[in-house]
Amino acid sequence: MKILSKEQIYEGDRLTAERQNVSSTDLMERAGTAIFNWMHMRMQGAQVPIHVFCGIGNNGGDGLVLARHLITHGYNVITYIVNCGNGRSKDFLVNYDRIKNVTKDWPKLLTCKEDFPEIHVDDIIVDAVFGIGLNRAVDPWIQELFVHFKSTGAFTLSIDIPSGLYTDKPIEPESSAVMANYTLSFQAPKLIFFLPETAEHSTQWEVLDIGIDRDYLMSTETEVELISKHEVLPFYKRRDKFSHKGDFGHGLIIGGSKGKMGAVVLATKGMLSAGAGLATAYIPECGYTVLQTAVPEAMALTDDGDDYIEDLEFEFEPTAIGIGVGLGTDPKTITAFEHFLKLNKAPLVIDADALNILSLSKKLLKLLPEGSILTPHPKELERLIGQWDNDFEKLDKTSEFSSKHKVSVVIKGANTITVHGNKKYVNTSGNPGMATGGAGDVLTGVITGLICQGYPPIEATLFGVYLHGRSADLALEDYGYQSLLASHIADGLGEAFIDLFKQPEQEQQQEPEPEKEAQQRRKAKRARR
Ligand SMILES: NC(=O)C1=CN([C@@H]2O[C@H](COP(=O)(O)OP(=O)(O)OC[C@H]3O[C@@H](n4cnc5c(N)ncnc54)[C@H](O)[C@@H]3O)[C@@H](O)[C@H]2O)[C@@H](O)CC1
Ligand SMILES: Nc1ncnc2c1ncn2[C@@H]1O[C@H](COP(=O)(O)OP(=O)(O)O)[C@@H](O)[C@H]1O
Ligand SMILES: [K+]
Repeated sequence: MKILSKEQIYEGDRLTAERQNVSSTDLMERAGTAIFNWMHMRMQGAQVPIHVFCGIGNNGGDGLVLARHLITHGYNVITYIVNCGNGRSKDFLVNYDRIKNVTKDWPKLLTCKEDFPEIHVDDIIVDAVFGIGLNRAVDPWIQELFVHFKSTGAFTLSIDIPSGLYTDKPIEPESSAVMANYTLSFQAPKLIFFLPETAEHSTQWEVLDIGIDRDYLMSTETEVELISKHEVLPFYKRRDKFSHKGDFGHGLIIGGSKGKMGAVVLATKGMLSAGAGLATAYIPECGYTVLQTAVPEAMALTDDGDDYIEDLEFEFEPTAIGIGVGLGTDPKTITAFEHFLKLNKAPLVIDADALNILSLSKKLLKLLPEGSILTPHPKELERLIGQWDNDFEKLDKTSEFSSKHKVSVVIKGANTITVHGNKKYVNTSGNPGMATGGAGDVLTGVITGLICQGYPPIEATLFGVYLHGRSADLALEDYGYQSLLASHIADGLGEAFIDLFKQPEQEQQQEPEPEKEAQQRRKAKRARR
């Protein structure tokens, strides 16, 4: 699913009005009505007080449309205008007039803290103060209003985005934005729903279709895309009845040092579970028995070094190589790694200590084959690209790094983001159960295993990140967040593949709720027994 920039959203609104021969007021009517329908379906006329806070732009206009429909359907509505300036938008004014036709209780004007209404914890707050048009710091008294929302404990529904957040830059230090319980976003989710610094403002969200021109949505290239089953399914390569292991590549995992051999075991399992035809692990001597015992399906090649890799020489041509897991950063290993990079021709997935070595010796970046995949967690990323002040700067710097070195960078974490030049792909699968040692090692193996089978590296990466997270989501059913282990993710990869072909995803995207989903699956499982 495409994540449009603010400018693209405005252009979509404009083109839709033009191509469908409707006015911007009609579009606002659609937007407000979509929100109303969403609420009406859930509330069924319940007389809970609904406080609708409207700004003076089009987001506020949406709020006024909603309030009008709520009033005409008999809901208990109190409407407020947060008087934040003089620039009332044309469609706001149209709807300001329209609401006066349906109620004698005109919207209350709020101009300062003393005007804040009392709100009971069981009431509902609708936040239609600012949408994507926020373009300067919010006045302190309005920030206090946002704090007031939160302090009431009432359910807060934000329209389009939680007010006070920008779509493309961080908010001013120390300033407040609305903490929404739920956000109803028009046409496409916003990038800020997925970034660590802003995601908590909109943990639950849903996209509402307001009929933006299909052709425009289809043909517009966006910098950011959301990756879920729908996007990765077309990547899937079917297996031919007469295929043999030679068709699916021979992958190599290079890594391990004394005390860190498990990382290679996990990556090798991940690689095999992703479908590599053959797997070899290149490890220091001390890992031989470990590897052969833990992964009997894999072959083992040992280095001359006993406790860590010192030479890094082998005599076959792997289809793809995953390098770095448990590798260590001994000077001899670093020299061996440099030597390896000079000779290597295979596509690379680079993780953990291989990333740390690249950070220590940046000149080695020149030796990476074009299209290499780097899979840092945030700390490893910082070592590579330096510090950043906020999530947007982090993404910009990573894009720059990716373009400069012609590599793709997988920023791991909740909502892993793969940066490929200027493109950013936000993954939707995965859960906090994955915050466990070794989960990243499995991912290295999975991506390497997919490249082995002929997936172009960027597809292998998006597909691999999705499957890895999905496997962990499905494994929650049996392990919950706390007991989920990295090896469960490797073991569950098959279920993630099978799941690709299960029930189609819902049209309207929402952040997955793995725990809830796991509960439903448990219920279904019990029923089958
Ligand atoms: N065709 C349309 O115009 C549609 C617009 N939609 C709504 O329109 C929103 C965008 O509307 P707008 O562009 O009018 O902007 P917003 O309503 O998001 O808010 C910004 C308004 O407040 C002013 N403003 C910005 N920062 C401020 C600040 N810090 N303090 C005080 N005032 C500030 C701006 O000048 C503008 O008038 C979307 O988020 C969505 O909710 C929807 O109705 C869909 C259709
Ligand atoms: N809270 C979370 N939600 C979703 N995925 C997570 C979360 N925490 C970690 N992960 C995923 O788990 C993996 C952890 O990788 P990494 O930090 O390299 O761990 P390790 O080095 O122990 O293998 C990554 O794929 C990351 O995206
Ligand atoms: K809002």
